[in-house]
Amino acid sequence: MTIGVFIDGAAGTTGLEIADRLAGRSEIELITLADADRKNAKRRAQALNSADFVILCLPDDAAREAVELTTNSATRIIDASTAHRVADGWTYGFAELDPAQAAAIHEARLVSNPGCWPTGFLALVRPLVRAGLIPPDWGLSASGASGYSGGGKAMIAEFEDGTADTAFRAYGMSLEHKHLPEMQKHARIDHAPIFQPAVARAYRGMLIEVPLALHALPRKPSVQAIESALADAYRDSPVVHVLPSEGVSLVTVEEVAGTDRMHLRVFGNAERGQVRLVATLDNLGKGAGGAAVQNLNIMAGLDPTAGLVL
Ligand SMILES: NC(=O)C1=CN([C@@H]2O[C@H](COP(=O)(O)OP(=O)(O)OC[C@H]3O[C@@H](n4cnc5c(N)ncnc54)[C@H](OP(=O)(O)O)[C@@H]3O)[C@@H](O)[C@H]2O)C=CC1
Ligand SMILES: CC(=O)N[C@@H](CCC(=O)OP(=O)(O)O)C(=O)O
Repeated sequence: MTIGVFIDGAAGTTGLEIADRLAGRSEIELITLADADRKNAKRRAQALNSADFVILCLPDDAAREAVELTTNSATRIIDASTAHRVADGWTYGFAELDPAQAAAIHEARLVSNPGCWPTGFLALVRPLVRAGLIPPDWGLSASGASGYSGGGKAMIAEFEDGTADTAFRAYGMSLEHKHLPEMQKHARIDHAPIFQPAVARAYRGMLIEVPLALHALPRKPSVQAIESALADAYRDSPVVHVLPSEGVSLVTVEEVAGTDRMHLRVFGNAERGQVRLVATLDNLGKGAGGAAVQNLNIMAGLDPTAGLVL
């Protein structure tokens, strides 16, 4: 049996990545629109309502419109945009976030694909909150650098046509980044982190880090306790790997670029009672397209890693 999949926004950066991962899979039939029709609401509605699964790779407003256009209650939706990540009625599509999350995704009709920055932040923080090592009211911060494809076609053009004349730039200076509600809600913390994102002159890949003053935390956990909590959380995951930090003195934005893996490491100094939690992923892999394909597999009851680059 084949399943019909329509990617709305298939000509965009994320849509193309997902189409690449689905190409050649005999169990999937891609429903496509001619280039002239890809923004025609009537044609999109026909495709949306004829598909078993729809993957929205659109700006937020167009994603909301696509959900309204989908009147067939049998059509299941994965939204890669920010529009529904904290919305009622949507299941958060991060299979590794909690032991029961993959089962919830399997059952869901509406799944929101996580943001790229939240994917790294939540992978590092959620298990430590769950284990009681970080109290929910703790003041957290997160920093990092993303490849410029994270900004879609517009930012790719900016970096490739010479408009962005920089190797590295910080942004999010209003402390109001669009991913903050998602980070707060799904980490189950009381306050959004102080978030310091940057974009680097690399096409794809990203690095996110969260510093922790262990000596100040109520339970004063050891470096080993932090590492063990993360290792336990992802022990069986083929996608998220907790790696040793011993002997590692540099981590690059490109570390897992071109793959759908995520690497987590705990760099600690026991004498100082400090750690740097570091995640690397590909903004277009586990940060977008890889996660969407993983969610499709899980929803459809297929091998969860089919089509992924691991
Ligand atoms: N890039 C990334 O790393 C990540 C992106 N995402 C999310 O995925 C979504 C898509 O992002 P991205 O692929 O980067 O963006 P792009 O700008 O590269 O692609 C968006 C695509 O949507 C098309 N589009 C816009 N409006 C409509 C409409 N009304 N009907 C049909 N198609 C439309 C655009 O058309 P046109 O080609 O004509 O402009 C474009 O092809 C966004 O919500 C983004 O936040 C999520 C995680 C990471
Ligand atoms: C480098 C860059 O600008 N990255 C984007 C995030 C990527 C993205 O499109 O966000 P979603 O994951 O929510 O879709 C940003 O910080 O707004």
